Amino acid sequence: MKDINRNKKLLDAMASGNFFLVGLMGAGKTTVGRCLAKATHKEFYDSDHIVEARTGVRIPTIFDIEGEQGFRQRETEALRALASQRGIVLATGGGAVISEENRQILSAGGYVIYLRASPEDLYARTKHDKNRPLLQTADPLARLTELFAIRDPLYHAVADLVVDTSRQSVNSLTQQILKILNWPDNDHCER
Ligand SMILES: Nc1ncnc2c1ncn2[C@@H]1O[C@H](COP(=O)(O)OP(=O)(O)O)[C@@H](O)[C@H]1O
Ligand SMILES: O=C(O)C1=C[C@@H](OP(=O)(O)O)[C@@H](O)[C@H](O)C1
Ligand SMILES: [Mg+2]
Repeated sequence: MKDINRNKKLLDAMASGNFFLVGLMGAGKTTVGRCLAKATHKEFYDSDHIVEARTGVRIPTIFDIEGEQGFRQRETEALRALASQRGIVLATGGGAVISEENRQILSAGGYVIYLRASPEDLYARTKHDKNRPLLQTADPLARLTELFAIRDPLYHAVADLVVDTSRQSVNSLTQQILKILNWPDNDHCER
């Protein structure tokens, strides 16, 4: 039953529906998502960018003023609005799977791809970035390891497809995803 639903979701996503990318900070949701959207001729959205555009400030400022809880509320509103669209590739924020409500929104609205990476790879990709409030700690690798333990099962629970992103460039990862999906034309993403 699960496989039949998954195939139905994939066919719908490939026609005029949606692909959603989930995974931890640094998994490549934003960069791979942009590439995948180009290659599939779909519109690219990032829920973090929508939250920032609607709020008028960057994510660290939202965390400072409203706390993580305030950000999560805004994130859920953005996800609900985005998932009701058609023909999009959506990069979610790493914490989008924490709430059951969000997982249902994602699961019902599109084909969900989990970009999986080790905490070490995630750390290497995010260590110079200051825009991820959850990683502004004395030991970001330990934080990523903790978050991986909590969230990996949640990403798996919502995912229709899991892709290992270690030792792969963004372009080859996008090509690999297109191949797994049997995407008919092999459009490249010029990055
Ligand atoms: N597969 C990959 N290999 C190497 N670097 C990557 C890969 N995926 C993403 N990156 C790099 O890691 C950083 C974080 O990527 P990003 O797309 O912002 O992740 P996310 O949106 O999942 O947090 C960016 O500098 C990006 O270019
Ligand atoms: O993992 C998280 O809880 C978060 C991930 C971030 O997005 P990226 O996964 O794109 O970095 C952003 O939504 C926010 O800083 C919280
Ligand atoms: Mg991102």
